[in-house]
Amino acid sequence: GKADLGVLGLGTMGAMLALNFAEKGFDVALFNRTVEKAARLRDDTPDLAGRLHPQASLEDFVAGLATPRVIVLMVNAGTAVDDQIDALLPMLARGDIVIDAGNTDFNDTRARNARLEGTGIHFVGMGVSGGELGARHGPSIMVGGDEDVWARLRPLLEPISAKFDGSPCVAWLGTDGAGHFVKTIHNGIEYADMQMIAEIYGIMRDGLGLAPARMAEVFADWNTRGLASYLVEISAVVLAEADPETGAPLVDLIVDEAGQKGTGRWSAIEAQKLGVGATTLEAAVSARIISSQRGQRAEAATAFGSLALAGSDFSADAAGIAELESALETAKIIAYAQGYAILSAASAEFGWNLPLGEIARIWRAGCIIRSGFLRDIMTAYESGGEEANLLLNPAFARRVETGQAALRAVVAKAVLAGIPVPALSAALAYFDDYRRAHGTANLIQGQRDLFGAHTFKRLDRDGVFHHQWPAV
Ligand SMILES: O=C(O)[C@H](O)[C@@H](O)[C@H](O)[C@H](O)COP(=O)(O)O
Repeated sequence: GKADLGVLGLGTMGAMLALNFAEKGFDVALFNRTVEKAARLRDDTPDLAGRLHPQASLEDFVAGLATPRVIVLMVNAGTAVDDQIDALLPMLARGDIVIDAGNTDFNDTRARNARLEGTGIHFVGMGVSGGELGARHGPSIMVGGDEDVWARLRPLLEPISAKFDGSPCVAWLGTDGAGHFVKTIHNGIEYADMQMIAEIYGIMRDGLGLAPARMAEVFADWNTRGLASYLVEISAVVLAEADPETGAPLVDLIVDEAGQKGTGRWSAIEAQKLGVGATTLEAAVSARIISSQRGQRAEAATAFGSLALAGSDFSADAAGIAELESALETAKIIAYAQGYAILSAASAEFGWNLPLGEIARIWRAGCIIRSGFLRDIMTAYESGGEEANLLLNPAFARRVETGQAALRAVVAKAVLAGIPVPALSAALAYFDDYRRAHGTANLIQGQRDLFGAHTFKRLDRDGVFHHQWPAV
């Protein structure tokens, strides 16, 4: 018989998704540039082999699919996707669906959607989150494209997706690039969350001199309250892990240079294009960039010495650790508020009408930022919260109001001790800037008008003004 769907591209994520589909009872055609990889995947999973159908050519792959066809592309973002679309198109028919399930720039997805407009072939941009294990056992899935294909995809995607309270963490989020955009912002928030956790780790290591095992205990304990999340959970696991050879804490042997594949950077760029201040996401991207300049950092450490070891006002007693917990939780609320502000702005800009509560729901399980905290965001939107920013939502406003003192104290102590906290301080500065009714941009307007006649508005009368400033 013909396969229910095809998976093209059997790297880690593609292979795991294919096994997930097969495990849920679907017959899956497999194709990969290195053809043998498809057969190997079947041979390596005897219990699912009956549902895995490796194909030796793209023609066989397409011919082996039930029509109308559903093809999941899991190839590297960029030209590889266009190459596959070009190769497939001549073999496809009206009604067929091509899904790009990679970490793709939504601008490319919109362009591909436009390109296939009118061909009768549906192009879907699908964000898949959860890493290797998520893809294998249940990722969070963010679908964008023609709404009418959602009805056909749902019976395929719901069974493979993560489940929260029994409900599948997959949803159609909007037309064209909506799915990939939401995934990009998921990753931007992921970056900010990871960076803030790393900054707290830096305070505990350099400010308090705590050992990784002790820090693991702290994170494990925090994972039982408001900070309960996959990222806090795995931070405890990473910190507790010993190097099998030396027995030393593995984390202390890992080179402190963070990689990045682009989604974080895209999220910051899109935020700026949309006119949304996403300072914690930006800080996280820049911190990765600076971390990758290890050689220069070593030079600068020699040139400037490092203050951190000069002692700090942090304390490792219960109150001190609780202060760090509250600071991280408060900064996290601010970072997620920024992420959601980007989603709101994009929803308006691209006419997607993004279901913001639903997004929090499908992020509750399967994805990298899954956390108890998302329940509160879901509630905020599902109880009709129309606020322009989550910080204006009464429930979150109260939490930030309560926690800001701890965040302020932690940032202040870190700054005085010379311990870098770019994302935590960005969160605090954003909060103070966002809640300041009368800011300082009036001076900037004066400067701009003086050097460029850019004009300004006045508080006391309507219109725009250009002032004759004294010659400088
Ligand atoms: O949601 C996910 O499953 C992850 O975010 C996944 O997409 C991937 O691990 C990141 O893209 C890594 O990104 P960096 O290499 O940029 O950290």
